[in-house]
Amino acid sequence: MQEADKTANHPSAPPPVDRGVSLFLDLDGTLVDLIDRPDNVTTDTELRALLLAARERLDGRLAIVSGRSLAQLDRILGPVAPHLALAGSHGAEFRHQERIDAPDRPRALDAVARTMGAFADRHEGVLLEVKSFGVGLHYRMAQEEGEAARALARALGREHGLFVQEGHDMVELRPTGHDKGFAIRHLMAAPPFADAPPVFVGDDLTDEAGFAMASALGGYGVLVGKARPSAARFRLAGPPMVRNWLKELSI
Ligand SMILES: O=P(O)(O)OC[C@H]1O[C@H](O[C@H]2O[C@H](CO)[C@@H](O)[C@H](O)[C@H]2O)[C@H](O)[C@@H](O)[C@@H]1O
Repeated sequence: MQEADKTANHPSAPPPVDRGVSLFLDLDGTLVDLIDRPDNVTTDTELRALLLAARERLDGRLAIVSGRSLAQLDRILGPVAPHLALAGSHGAEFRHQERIDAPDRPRALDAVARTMGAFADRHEGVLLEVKSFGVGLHYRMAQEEGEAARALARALGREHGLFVQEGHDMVELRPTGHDKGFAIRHLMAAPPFADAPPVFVGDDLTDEAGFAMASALGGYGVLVGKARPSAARFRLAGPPMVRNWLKELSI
């Protein structure tokens, strides 16, 4: 498979999923549409069935690689979650074959949550999100507060030695030392993923490390959403197209 071109406009849809690949899927903005309130995101029974069918066709080589925490993935994916390999919190925590890998939670995140929480209280429409390995401010409903939220995150990141992770209408602080590229490499090191080229599908800035890693390991990335400079090789316009692409696999 060819190396990804960072400057490409990604006009083309990916080929049908080859049954010999390892498939890594992002969640928000990829499998489900982005909405105003992160806590309201859920998955429907059709999507859950599709994920299980795809996992079956790929002999178990399907994982969710998300910025969400494992606890959030359990809530959003419901009964399907225990059957899937999960990489949560941008590659900080993993659950695979009933084994959980996670570092200690940095205590600095508690101080960050207090300061970001006070910011959210003062700015209508801004939401605080506290995760196992991250604390974020969402300004989807208060675009005018985005710059101040990002500036606060940068200052807190410097103060506490945390990584500033920007995303769609949000900014989050999380520990350093991992990303979605790390998550894919980690999963690819063991069965059933090892030796099957990785395909990673994602939409956000945090997904770029995953696209680059998929390419470096002999596979490719699929960008979801509008075209932009990206390490992904192909593009799908939105979650409904991702769903159709997955359906082809389960036929
Ligand atoms: O890696 P992902 O699974 O795509 O998670 C990335 C972030 O997704 C969530 O935020 C995004 O989705 C929200 C719900 O649709 C939306 O309101 C927000 O604007 C998006 O940025 C989630 O809340 C974050 O924790 C994830 O890091």
